[in-house]
This record gives sequence, C-alpha cells and structure tokens, in this order.
Amino acid sequence: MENLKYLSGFNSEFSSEDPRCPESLPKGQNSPQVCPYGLYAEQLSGSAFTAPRSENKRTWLYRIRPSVKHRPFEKFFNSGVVSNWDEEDPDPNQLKWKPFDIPKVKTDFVEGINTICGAGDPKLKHGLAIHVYSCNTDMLNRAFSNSDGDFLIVPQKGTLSIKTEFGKMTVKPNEIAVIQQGMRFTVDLAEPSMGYILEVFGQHFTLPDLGPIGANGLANPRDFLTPVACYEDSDVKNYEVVVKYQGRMFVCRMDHSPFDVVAWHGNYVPYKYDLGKFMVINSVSFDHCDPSIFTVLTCQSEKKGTAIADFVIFPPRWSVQEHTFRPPYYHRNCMSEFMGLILGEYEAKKGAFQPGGATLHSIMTPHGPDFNCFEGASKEALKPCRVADNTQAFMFESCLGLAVTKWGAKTCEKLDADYFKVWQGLQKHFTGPKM
Ligand SMILES: O=C(O)Cc1cc(O)ccc1O
Ligand SMILES: [Fe+2]
Repeated sequence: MENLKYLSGFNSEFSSEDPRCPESLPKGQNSPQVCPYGLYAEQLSGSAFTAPRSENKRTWLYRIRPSVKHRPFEKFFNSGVVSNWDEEDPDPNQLKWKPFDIPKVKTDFVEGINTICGAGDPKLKHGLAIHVYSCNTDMLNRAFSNSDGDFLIVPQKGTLSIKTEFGKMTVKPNEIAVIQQGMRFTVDLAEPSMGYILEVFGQHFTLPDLGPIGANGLANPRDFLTPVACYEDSDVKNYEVVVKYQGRMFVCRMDHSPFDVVAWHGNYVPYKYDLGKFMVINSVSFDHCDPSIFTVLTCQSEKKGTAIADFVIFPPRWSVQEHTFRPPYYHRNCMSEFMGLILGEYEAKKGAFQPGGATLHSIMTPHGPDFNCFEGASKEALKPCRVADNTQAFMFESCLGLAVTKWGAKTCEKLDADYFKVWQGLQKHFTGPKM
C-alpha cells in the first residue's frame, strides 16, 4: 500500500500542489487570464456564495480539463440507492440485521451501495439516508459523486483506497472518511469489503461544541487528514462518472480521467479520521453518561442542539463508576438510533449483535441491555475495568423518523425476527408489597 501524505486539520484553509508541477497554484488571484501549466480554474462550492464566513465553504481546483467536458447523463440502472421512504409500512419494532454479505457477483463500490433506511428529501436539502456498501472489485474507469449531500463512510471490512479530485487516501476499518457533496472519487479494494454510509442532505458535518470540557478533547481537529494534490493525465475513452442526483443514480461518459487536478486551495475538502485517536471523556464518579459524550461529528438541524445526524462511537475505555449500573440504561428516545458494529462486541448485547450487522431502535421504541447484560452488570464487583477493548460500535442518531427501505426490510434477507427475544428473559425483581 502506498505511503500517502496528508494535510492535518478540521475546517482549515489548505493549499496543495502536485510536486510534479511546482508553482501550479496561481499567485495572488484565483482566475488568472491564463493559469500556470495551461490549467483550467474551477470553483467547487460547498455553501451558498453568501453563507456567513464561518460556514462558507469552497475550493479552487486547477485541472487539466474542466469538469463540464462530459457527454449527457443517462440513467444508471445498477444501483440499490433510493430516497423513496414509502416502499414499506412503518415498523416500530426493534430491528436487528445479521451481518451483511459480500456479493457473489462482480460488484464495485458504487454498484454495491444499498439504502437501508432514511428520511427527508434531497430536493429539499433536508434529511439523511443510511446505506450499506458491499463490494469485491475496483471501480475501473468509473468515478462517483453525490449531488445530494455528504457521505460519511465507515468501513467494517477491507481497506478502501479512495482517489479523489483532491488526492488519495486509504481508509481502513476503525477509520472513517467524509466525502462531501459534489466531490468526485473512486474506490479500489484490497480485499472484498463492506461497511456503512451515513449520508446527510442539508448541512455539512462539524465537530461538536465542547462546552465545559474546554478547548481540547473528543475528536481533536488536527487528527482529521485531507489528501494532497495528485493528478493523473489519462485520456481514457468512456470514463464513467456516476452521480447521485435527487435520490437517483445517473452516469455520464467522458474522454479522460476526472482526477486531473494538479493544484487546489480552499476549505471544502474530503477528509479521514482514525477513531483510535478519539479522546474519551466519561464519568469518574457515578452514573452512566449519555452517549453524546462520544460524538465524533455532528450534522446539526436548525433546532439548537438537535442533530439531523450525530456520528457517535463506543470506543475502548476504562469504566470506573461506583454504585452504578454501568452498561447503557433502558431507554425510549425521541431520536432514532441506528447502530453498527465495526469490531468485537457491543457491551449491552454481547453475542446477539455481530460485527457487520446493524440495529435500529426507532423513535420511542424501547430498548436497552439484554437479559444477560442486565443480570451480569447488576451483580458485578465494581472494580475499575476496561470496557470494549478491541471493539468499536457506533451509532448514527437522528432527530428524524427513519423509514426502512424494501432492501432493508426484505431484499437483504438479514432481518432477525427473533431479536425481541433478547429481552424476554428479564425477570421481575420487585421487592415491594403486591397491591
Ligand atoms: O441504545 C444504545 O445502545 C445506545 C446508547 C448507549 C448508551 O451508552 C446510552 C444510551 C444509548 O441510547
Ligand atoms: Fe438508546
């Protein structure tokens, strides 16, 4: 695997030149009459021109050909991506999916994306979709770009080599990548691969505020890594660019690789993050903290403190709380909770929930520790102990009600009809008088 260089920082202004073309970034202006090396200047906007400066996002790309040189878009049929949330009746049950399979037929990253649940409308720039990707071959002469929103990619199996217009990054399980609206990328595989994608339609991801935690902690900005410029000048007949647009997939063909950006500067960039770098904060006295303390990235709604989607992890950590039931509490939530498991076990559901699977606990659907977890944690000696070593579970939490797609409910054939049984052994322990 290539030893790649990265730029470090979150929400930073970066600039990058491919070392093969020194001085390729125009000096002192964005649109010179003629750009260095005969490049074309192209701006990629990730916010309205007039968005407040703190939220304004754009990047200038200096490329061999402008992106507009392509033939017309046609429908791309080979896709399980939807944003139609009426395919199935609503289901308020606790849902659990067994691990998703690697496809048996040749399938690349973009062909291997299936939408499992979601809410909202990419046309209205409001909502989210959760997808599973599962693939076994490289995207040969094919790029993908999402006009509807941002992708947060969570690999569970297999390292992804992602080539973007900004440069290359490798993303392995226990790392994540964010590729924002309109950024073209292609994915090569080291082995058959599977993972989860959180797509948000409206806003971009930000780091959560830290409040009284102070200036440092949780995911630190310098641990977010952005690729460096790396162009390819290849004249390929029929290079395909697949685009997700208004919830449907389209493809256009062109006569060259779209990864022909020689230099770029700006603050609208793809990035990756190693979940192992997360600085975990928790109670060192008593009680179970809400999982929001483990928020890596958030996509805020217009309602203060309420997320269209939070990306939350459950990292390895010490558990030291005294006189406390230490696992997650029993819970009914006005938010939707979709969980996946990258590695190991989830403390509230050891055994039942397997890596590569998923659960969905919908709005106000009761959930919490299974029978074994409750019985064990109610009796355990409360010594300091490691929780979740060699494990990583995560949650996509949303204020919206998530509808399960036909693929999620039926086609994938992974829903576990017996999931409810993990709670049926819970006993009455009441010691008060029977009235
Ligand atoms: O439901 C879950 O397992 C997620 C979760 C974890 C936790 O530690 C507290 C609340 C919560 O919803
Ligand atoms: Fe919960």
